Amino acid sequence: MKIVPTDIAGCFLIIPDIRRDERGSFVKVFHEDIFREHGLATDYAEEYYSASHRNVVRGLHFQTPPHDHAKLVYCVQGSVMDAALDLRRGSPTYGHNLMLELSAANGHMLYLPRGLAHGFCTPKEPAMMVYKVTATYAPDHDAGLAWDKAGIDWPVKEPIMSARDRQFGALADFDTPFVFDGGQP
Ligand SMILES: Cc1cn([C@H]2C[C@H](O)[C@@H](COP(=O)(O)OP(=O)(O)O[C@H]3O[C@@H](C)C(=O)[C@@H](O)[C@H]3O)O2)c(=O)[nH]c1=O
Repeated sequence: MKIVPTDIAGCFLIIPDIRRDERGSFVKVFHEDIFREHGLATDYAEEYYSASHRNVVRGLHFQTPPHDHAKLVYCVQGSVMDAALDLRRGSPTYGHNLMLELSAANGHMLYLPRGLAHGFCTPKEPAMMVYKVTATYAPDHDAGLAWDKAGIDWPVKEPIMSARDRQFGALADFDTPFVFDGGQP
């Protein structure tokens, strides 16, 4: 697998080797030694997946300290446009976002360190997304920001969303609890 830095410190695009044969394909999504070599977290506490219809937005989500976590995300069916937003006070890219396509076809994965918000949309087709996170779900620390008030150029306009995601506030009004630590996992 290739671990490619993004414009946001500590956030990496991971491009796995896709081994194809007459039966289909084989993809390795986690390798402890390679992750450790690149300074990525290896201590995942939970793993889950979601299935989304076309024209859905989920996010922007994060857990606040002390339950903040690093997150590895990838798409195993369909495709998404995936977004990460830097919320770390003192980060050279605070408030910046990136968006990239994660799909079952390209196998690309995104690694988000603690202090980034995450979301995605499904402009083209339904999708299944898989997550590994380094801290367990803490409902009282499960937080978010408004998908459309964070400067992200989404390729959907009137998406299907949860009621919870619709009531989150704007990035401009957010008093962040995250502090930039140089991009450690
Ligand atoms: C995230 C989460 C949710 N839940 C529950 C709460 C709720 O009843 C149901 C669906 O939760 P949500 O609406 O938050 O699901 P969803 O909007 O898909 O949440 C996910 O969004 C993307 C963008 C992420 O980055 C993920 O980490 C996660 O926050 O599942 C858990 O039990 N454990 C969990 O870890």
